[in-house]
Amino acid sequence: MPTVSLQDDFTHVPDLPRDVRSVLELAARSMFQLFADTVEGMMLVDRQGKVVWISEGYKQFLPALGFQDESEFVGHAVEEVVPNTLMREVIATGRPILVDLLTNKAGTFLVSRIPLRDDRGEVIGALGMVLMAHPESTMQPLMKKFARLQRELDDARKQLAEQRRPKYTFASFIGSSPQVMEVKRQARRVAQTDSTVLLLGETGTGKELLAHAIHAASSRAGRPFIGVNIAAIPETLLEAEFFGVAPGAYTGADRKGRDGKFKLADGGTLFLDEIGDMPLALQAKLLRALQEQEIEPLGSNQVLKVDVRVIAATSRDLPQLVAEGKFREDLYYRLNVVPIRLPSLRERLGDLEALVEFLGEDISRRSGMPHRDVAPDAFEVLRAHPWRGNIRELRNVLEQVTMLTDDLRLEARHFRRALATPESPLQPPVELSPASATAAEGAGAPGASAVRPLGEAVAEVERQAIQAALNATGGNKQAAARLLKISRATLYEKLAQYGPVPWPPAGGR
Ligand SMILES: Nc1ncnc2c1ncn2[C@@H]1O[C@H](COP(=O)(O)OP(=O)(O)OP(=O)(O)O)[C@@H](O)[C@H]1O
Repeated sequence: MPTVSLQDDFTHVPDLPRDVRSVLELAARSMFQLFADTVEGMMLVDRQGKVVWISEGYKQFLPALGFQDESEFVGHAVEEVVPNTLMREVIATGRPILVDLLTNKAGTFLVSRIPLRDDRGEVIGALGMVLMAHPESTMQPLMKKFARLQRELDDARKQLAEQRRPKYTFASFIGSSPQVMEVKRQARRVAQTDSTVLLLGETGTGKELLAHAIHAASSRAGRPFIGVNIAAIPETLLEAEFFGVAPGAYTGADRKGRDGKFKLADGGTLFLDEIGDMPLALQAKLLRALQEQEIEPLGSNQVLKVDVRVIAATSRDLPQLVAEGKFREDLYYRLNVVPIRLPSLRERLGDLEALVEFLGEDISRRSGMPHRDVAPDAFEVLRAHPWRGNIRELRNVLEQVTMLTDDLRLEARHFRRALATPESPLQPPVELSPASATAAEGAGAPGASAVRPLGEAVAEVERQAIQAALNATGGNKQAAARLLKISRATLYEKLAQYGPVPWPPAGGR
């Protein structure tokens, strides 16, 4: 096989002309030939818009256009013989129409129109090509696919906009007690500003709902509302989640880079839930982002300007965390510009009826089950309950009671069952008098079957307490651990030890 040395060039190839002009002419001729051979038909039109030539292939369209012979077609004004053509526009503007659909009495055609110029660049005519006849049938699978993808894109865009639209307004925050009216007044006022807001209150008091409402009432309502639950994200991922990742900083899924929540919330509101769980190491970066409105994506040395209003929330005692050195004091002051404390349900029992009415309606609408009335004696039971999980717990209890009975009127007895906790047990506690304890020792003694090994009994009580805490917090383990006054790690240990405690509870307790 002959080898080509590096010294070889191709100038000696006999067939290729050596001057550029001739090469270009050759290229133009070859391309013309290629088009003439591959397209369905071609026509040339002069500067006046008169057809001067048609290719052999084009002749196939003449009968459909109403002509028997080429002579009836060539020599005539193009729009007289080809209805709806845009050839004259191409001549007038000098701009090509590279791909277009032309429809007339002969059918639909995929066409291309190119202006022809002389040596001085003047338009002297146009070349028209029929690339494909009846593309509606040939290209249908492609068009269908395109239409489907377009529809999917539109749906995804709508869904995203829906997710980012504020879900709640102040009207969704149910309650007219003086405490709630004061919270709404403060929130409405702060909505008009760009200040950082700190929402304080027990779990389930409506902090997230209020954050949505503040956003919806602010000038940022048309921009995204982005929420981050800090406690729910592993510490190692938080920085990337907040500030994003620069392209090429990592391999794998993050190779192309990723926007962080600050960037996603640009122009809108960023809701930082459980801010008290923010790791110390990240607090300095968050402070900088809040103060400078600048972020630095991971693996990048560029700072990005952002315009974000932050609403933070916590159920923890931030001053206490500051005192313990777990929360930076400067960040606390930066967040605490406008603190709003949400009252617990215990502090606003006057709203109980309105809340029960609203939540009951919502539950029946979502579940498709009939709406239930709540009897006055049931409200007495509800008022006496400690509601450590607040509105979330109230919702869960109502849902559970609704699922467990077909009665259209919910009575005190229905709620007593659902609200039984280790502290207010279903069964009155057995009094451990020395006499009964001794009696129970004998095998077969009355009550002996109720006696269980202490470890087993303690485990059962723990399990119940965990279940109650999960019920109260809507399954939120972080919040449940806090209610139980144990660490999250201990809660996970106990869950592993006792087996998973079902959430949502199947069939009630
Ligand atoms: N005032 C209210 N009116 C109607 N629904 C409410 C009200 N407050 C809370 N809810 C409902 O209670 C549930 C818990 O509310 P939300 O998540 O806003 O509480 P949270 O204080 O942010 O809780 P956590 O601290 O556990 O995150 C939600 O379903 C919410 O819609």
